[in-house]
Amino acid sequence: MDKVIIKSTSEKGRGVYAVELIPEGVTIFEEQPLVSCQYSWNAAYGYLACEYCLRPLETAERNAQRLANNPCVMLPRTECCPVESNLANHTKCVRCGAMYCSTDCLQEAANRYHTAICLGSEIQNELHPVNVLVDFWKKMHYPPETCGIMLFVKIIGMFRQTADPPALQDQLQDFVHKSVNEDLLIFHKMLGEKFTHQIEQLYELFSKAFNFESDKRLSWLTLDRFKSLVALVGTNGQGIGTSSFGDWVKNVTESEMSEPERQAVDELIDDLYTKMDDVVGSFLNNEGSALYARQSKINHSCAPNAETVFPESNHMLALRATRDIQPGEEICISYLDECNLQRSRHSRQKTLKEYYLFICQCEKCESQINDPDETSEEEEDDDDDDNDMEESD
Ligand SMILES: C[S@@+](CC[C@H](N)C(=O)[O-])C[C@H]1O[C@@H](n2cnc3c(N)ncnc32)[C@H](O)[C@@H]1O
Repeated sequence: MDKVIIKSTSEKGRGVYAVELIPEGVTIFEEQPLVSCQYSWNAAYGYLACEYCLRPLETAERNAQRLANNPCVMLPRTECCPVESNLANHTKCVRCGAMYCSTDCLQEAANRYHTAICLGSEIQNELHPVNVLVDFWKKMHYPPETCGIMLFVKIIGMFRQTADPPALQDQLQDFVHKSVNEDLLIFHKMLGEKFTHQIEQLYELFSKAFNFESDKRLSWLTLDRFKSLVALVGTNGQGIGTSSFGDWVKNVTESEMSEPERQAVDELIDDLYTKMDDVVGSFLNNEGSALYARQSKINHSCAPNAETVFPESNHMLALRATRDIQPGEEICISYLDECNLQRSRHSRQKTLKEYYLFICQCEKCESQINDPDETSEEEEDDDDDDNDMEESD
């Protein structure tokens, strides 16, 4: 039986509520996405992930060599790397070479969207309209990316392949929508202000690449509907990060070993993370984004009682209780990172308004309603850094 139900309130719209006591640490639900993809820059920089589920395809050792820019790196305890034991199952699309972690993923992608969008040998042709489109996107959206263009390409593939287009439309309509004005603000956040007007050009490129006018299954996708789709993904897209080195570190840390071996492994890990920091900074993971029907109904709280995790190191999401949750209580995650979450009410509200376009009405914010409008010191420091950077530009 489900541990949760969805209910609506006038303050926050739909939300997810517990129907039974959910103890701390328990998985509330697991969910596969409607669609997921790796970011285009991430793939271009050589991060190897399953085209369907984003599971890493590089062994932890190879991953560490690449990220530390040192082909001599050797990792002990290779059995702690889940990719090693799965290498024999890796497979490719015979037409375009897209890589998958298993025939199940290859088959699932082919059944859902890949057959309709596979470029075959044209994948290498820079002038192919789909490659032009991806390139245009990459120029609009340098890393760190917040949205994957391939999500839209895959959604188009789904419309071309589905036996029931209205049902797919309904699935998309079920994600929370914004007004036209808010759409514009979302484009600013997603693309940067100077690129907002290029949304029309992006539409033209999509229309050309996939023949919107002549394809009956896509003719509904007018410019306005395309803009709504982009805004929908901007509002509901969930970031995903997977890493074979990260998985190896987790498994090796949990393994039993002698004190001297533990010390050597810990030193190696510290050393590698330091080198990776020099070479790739914070870009350690195979990164991408996905749309989750159920998870996208979860509201934000500045005192959350649940968190989103990816326990299988692929796009399968799990919602986990971070404390005991009572029957009837709303289940909330934090849309803010740990650092922003610790700031004053004023600072938290400002960030949520700016990046998520809503005024937070969580219990913590309501209880601090009489707090003075003080900006957190950390935020002032960040603002000062931003100003310094702008001045030196
Ligand atoms: C991902 S959706 C969550 C589900 C949404 N309430 C719905 O009806 O589908 C995010 C939106 O929910 C609303 N929301 C989420 N957390 C909120 C909060 N703490 N206070 C007010 N509104 C909130 C905002 O409108 C926000 O843009």
